[in-house]
Amino acid sequence: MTEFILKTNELTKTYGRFNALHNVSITLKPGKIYGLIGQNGSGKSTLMRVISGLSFPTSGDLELFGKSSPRAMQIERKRLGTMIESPSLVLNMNTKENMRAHRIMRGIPNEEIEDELIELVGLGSTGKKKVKNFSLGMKQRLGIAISLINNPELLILDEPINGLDPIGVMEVRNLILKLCREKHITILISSHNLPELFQVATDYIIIHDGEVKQTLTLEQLENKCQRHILIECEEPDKVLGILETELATTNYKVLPNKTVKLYDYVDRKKEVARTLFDNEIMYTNFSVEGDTLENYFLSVIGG
Ligand SMILES: Nc1ncnc2c1ncn2[C@@H]1O[C@H](COP(=O)(O)OP(=O)(O)OP(=O)(O)O)[C@@H](O)[C@H]1O
Repeated sequence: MTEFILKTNELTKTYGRFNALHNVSITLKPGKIYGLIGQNGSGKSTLMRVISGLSFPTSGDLELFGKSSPRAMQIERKRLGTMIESPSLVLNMNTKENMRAHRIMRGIPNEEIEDELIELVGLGSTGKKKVKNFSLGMKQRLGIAISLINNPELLILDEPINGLDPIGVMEVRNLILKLCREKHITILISSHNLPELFQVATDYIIIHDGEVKQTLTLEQLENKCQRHILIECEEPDKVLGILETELATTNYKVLPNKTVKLYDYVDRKKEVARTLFDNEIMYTNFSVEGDTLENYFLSVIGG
C-alpha cells in the first residue's frame, strides 16, 4: 500500500494579488477521513480544486499516489472521485439515467456499477422519480454515487452536508463512514461546521485565509477539547501518588514537560488544590483547561 495518498508542498494559488492558498503543505494517508475545516472563503474549495486538477497552483508541488510529474498525475487522477461545490445532476432524469450518463461520459464499460452504487447510497427505491423532486440529501447522495463511478481510492467531497436537514446530515454521514470502513476509500471532506465533521473525521486540517493553521488527529483534538485540571510541578510522580491515594483517581495523563492533566474533579478544583497543599506539593501552574470544539477552532484561527 502507498504510504501517502497525497502530499502537497507549499502550494500557493493567487488570483491577481490575492492569495487564495498560501504555502499549503499537507499529507493524506490511506484509510482515513480528513476533515478540512475553515470558514467561508478560507480556501477549502480552492485546495480541493487544485488537488483534483480543476485548477492549477501558482507555485508549489503536488504528489499523488507517489507520482508528481504532470503526465503521471494525469493518470493518477483517475484514482480520484470528486464532488466539488454542487453535484452535476440532470434534474429531468431519474437516478439510473443520471448514473448512466456519467458512466458513459467517463468511459466506464461496467454497467453493473450503476445499480451497485445506487444501492450503496440508499437510492435503490427511487425508480422513475426525477431528480428535480429529490430532497437535497438525496441529491447529495446521488452526487456521491456519481463520484464513485470510477471506483476511486481518494474521494474529495466539498461541503457535502451543507444545507441538509438533520436526517440528510445523518444519511450522508453514515454513507461516508461506510465508504471508508467497507470500501477502504480515503476521504477528504470540507465543512465550516466542526461539530459536524467531528462525527466522521479521523484527522483534521484547519485552514484560514488560505493557510493551514493546524493539522491534528481526532485523539489530539479530543485531548485539546476535553476539560481538565492542568498541574505543572517539579515532581509529577508525587502528584500522581496523591491523586491516587487521597483523591482515588487514575483518570490523568502525564506529559513529558512535568505537567499532569487531571480529567476528574474539574468542577471541584479547590478540593484538588487543598489536597495538594495539605500534602506539601508545590506547583507552578494550576488551572482548568480545555474548550468546546467551536472555541478551540476559533482560538486556532485567531478569532
Ligand atoms: N476564480 C476566482 N477568482 C478570484 N477569487 C477567487 C476565485 N476563486 C476563489 N476566489 C477567492 O478565493 C478565496 C477562497 O475561496 P474558496 O472558494 O476556496 O473558499 P471556501 O473555503 O471554499 O469557501 P466556501 O465555504 O464559501 O465555499 C475566496 O476569497 C474567494 O473569493
